Amino acid sequence: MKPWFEVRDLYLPRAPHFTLHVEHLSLERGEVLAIVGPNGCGKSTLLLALAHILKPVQGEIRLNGHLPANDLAYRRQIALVLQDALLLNTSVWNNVTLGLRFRGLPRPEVRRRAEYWLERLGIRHLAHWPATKLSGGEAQRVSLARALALEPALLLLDEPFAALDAPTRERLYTDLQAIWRETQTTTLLVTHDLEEARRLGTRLGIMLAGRIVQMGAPEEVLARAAGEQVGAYLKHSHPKRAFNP
Ligand SMILES: Nc1ncnc2c1ncn2[C@@H]1O[C@H](COP(=O)(O)OP(=O)(O)OP(=O)(O)O)[C@@H](O)[C@H]1O
Repeated sequence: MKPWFEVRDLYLPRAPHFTLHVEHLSLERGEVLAIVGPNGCGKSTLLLALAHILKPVQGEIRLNGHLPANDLAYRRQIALVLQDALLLNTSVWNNVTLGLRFRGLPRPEVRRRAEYWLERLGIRHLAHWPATKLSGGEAQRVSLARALALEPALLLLDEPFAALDAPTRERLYTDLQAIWRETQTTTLLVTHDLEEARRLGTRLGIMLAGRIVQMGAPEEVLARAAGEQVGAYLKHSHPKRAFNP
């Protein structure tokens, strides 16, 4: 069986002393891979490269065993949610439906998906509200509804909870976990929060200095750091729970 999503030998120099290098990364369908690492290790660069917003100088990306026919075909299968919801200055409804309309989906299908995802994320009552007048939590729910309505082959999440207060974040964790169970949306989440990564990921990856240096079942990674640098990072980020879960 071919992996649902696979990356090989991806190189992307970004700063004089920073190069992203992913030797191999693969995700099975429905998997939630959480990648965690310190500031500046390249988490955002990784997602921007996988979203084809930044162009790697080298590397191969396959979806369901195939090289995408072209950039547009690839991008249309990917959805990206960032820490800043980046909503357009129009209604919530327009924010959620615009991408679907761009893709030329029939109007009833656009409506069905938008209604479904607004309802599913508990924001249907905000459909006609200006997106610029939302709270942080509501805005992130709109951003997620917009991404999920695209029914992406791969959902990329870059610190989507980082700007939210703890109760808002908890509610979103719970809703997203239910959505993942129902839809089996293959997801790559990057975060600097080890506890978040451990809770949400079906698999956990550790990124240091532009490379994914360890990957595995969350509890296994936390129990057995691959080398001193990973050990030091885990200890620093989660002094108690990482080693005594
Ligand atoms: N717009 C940019 N132009 C040039 N270099 C950048 C830019 N953004 C980030 N970098 C550099 O790329 C490297 C990786 O940064 P990146 O933002 O991907 O890391 P990160 O793990 O997401 O960090 P953080 O957790 O702080 O967001 C760093 O050396 C950073 O200085």
